[in-house]
Amino acid sequence: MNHAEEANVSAAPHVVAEELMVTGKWVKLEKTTYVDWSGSTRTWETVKRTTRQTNTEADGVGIIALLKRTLHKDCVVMVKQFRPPMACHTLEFPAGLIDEGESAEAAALRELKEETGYKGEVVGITPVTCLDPGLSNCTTQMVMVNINGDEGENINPKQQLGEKFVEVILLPLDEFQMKIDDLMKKEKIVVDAKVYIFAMGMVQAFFKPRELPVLKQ
Ligand SMILES: Nc1nc(=O)[nH]c2c1ncn2[C@H]1C[C@H](O)[C@@H](COP(=O)(O)OP(=O)(O)O)O1
Repeated sequence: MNHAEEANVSAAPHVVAEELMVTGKWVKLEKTTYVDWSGSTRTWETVKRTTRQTNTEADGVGIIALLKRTLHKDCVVMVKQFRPPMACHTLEFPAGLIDEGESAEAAALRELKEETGYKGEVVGITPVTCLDPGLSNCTTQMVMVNINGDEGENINPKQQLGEKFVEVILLPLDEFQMKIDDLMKKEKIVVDAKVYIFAMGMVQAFFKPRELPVLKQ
């Protein structure tokens, strides 16, 4: 390692202490003490979930589920639910926390079944991704799932919700952004950022596949 590399290592920002400020059943607030890029020691207010499992890196999973049926357009399976922190309904991909000892893939299929009633098959998964890193250490893995909508148990899917109330909304993949915009015009609903970015990506893929997504001068 040369001098420049050594200097870089010692200046690499890092956390030196985490002090619990207050805790609830589901989340806690910590004071994070860290050394910044200039070598100064500073603090940050950090929110963490209390439910993170010991052997999993991600707190939860989000599920991008594509419902495939004969004679229908492919649809993305979405959920609308009242979210107390937002004080309104949101439009999200189905999602949930990973249980102890559960893989992200198994959690995705379980949560999809619980929230929507559909039985799916995992076709892809993201690495562990952060959700709101300026506020919290919360992480998720997005799991891509195909659903054979012609299969018996997927023709009349039955949710297994317990105390939750979740409305399932099917949106055609090739009109995804437009249908979301229509929903937002009709009612007060906030769309999850991951969903809207995915919608914008679909527009790019369907209608402008050869155009680079950059502003042209
Ligand atoms: N921050 C939370 N506050 C609560 O009062 N309750 C919470 C919080 N986070 C999760 N939960 C509860 C709600 C459910 O009963 C369980 C499991 O939620 P899950 O379905 O896994 O995930 P969501 O999609 O976030 O509902 O945890």
